[in-house]
Amino acid sequence: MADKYHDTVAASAVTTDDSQVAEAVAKIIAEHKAENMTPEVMRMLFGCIDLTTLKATDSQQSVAAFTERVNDFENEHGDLPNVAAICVYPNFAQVVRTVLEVSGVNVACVAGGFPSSQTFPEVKVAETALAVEGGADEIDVVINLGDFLDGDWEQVADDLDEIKHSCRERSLKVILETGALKTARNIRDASVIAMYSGADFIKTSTGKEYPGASLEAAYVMALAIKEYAEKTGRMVGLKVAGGVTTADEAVAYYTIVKEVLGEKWLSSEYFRIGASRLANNLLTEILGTETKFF
Ligand SMILES: O=C[C@H](O)COP(=O)(O)O
Repeated sequence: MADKYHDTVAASAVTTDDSQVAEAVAKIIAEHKAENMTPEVMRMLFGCIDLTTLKATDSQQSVAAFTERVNDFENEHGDLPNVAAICVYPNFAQVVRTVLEVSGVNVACVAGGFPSSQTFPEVKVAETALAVEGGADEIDVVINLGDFLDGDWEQVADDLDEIKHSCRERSLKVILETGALKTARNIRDASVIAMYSGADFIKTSTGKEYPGASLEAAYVMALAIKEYAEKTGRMVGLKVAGGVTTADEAVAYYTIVKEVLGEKWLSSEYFRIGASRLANNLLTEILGTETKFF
């Protein structure tokens, strides 16, 4: 299909060979992960967490209590960085915004028909706008996977373009749902489309129906981000999410980002881990004692 997105994707030199990707990831992890298993790296990773609650049972009260823990964290662990953001469903933007007392922690909301993107474009735009109005600093949306897999990339891009517009100046994180895309080719192609459609971050997964983040997906996305930065001069961030639970896993993702993208990407401005279970495990490693703070 000839359109500008197919031409742009065709110009990408990022590998689409799954075995090459697997080999490269295994090599990076074998050679570099051990050196990153340090308290300093884990502190930095804690500050890159999008502390997430995306449950059907979330309520005004539970989300307020969740946010209070982030306020408390500052008082009880002032020597550690706080999490980067609190990530909630869009109807809770205002609760988090109202309860949140600490500076430097953003309000992130999933929107755009999360986690399937299967709704009307008007609904996606309206949901995004309402989350922004409620106080969201960051919006996480999924690409329309059906359109993507059909090859209708213009439609995928148009959708994102409209959502980006309704984000206004807020940060847009575009979720590729790499567990559904499966191949390096699909992940590379979706990364390129998302970035050329204005994504500020590309994110692996929703943490819902499909397999979550993988090192291989993160590697391909990091390569695409690097190529895009070289071509356009714009740094897009990487967010890994979905099933990232242990300190060991978090350090493995850090290692991929460090080796592919370098130090410039190693801060919460360009690297996030979206996780509902990681924070306590990282704290346990950092503090050297079993910790259940959140
Ligand atoms: O966007 C964040 C993910 O939904 C979190 O997934 P998780 O609950 O597996 O950590």
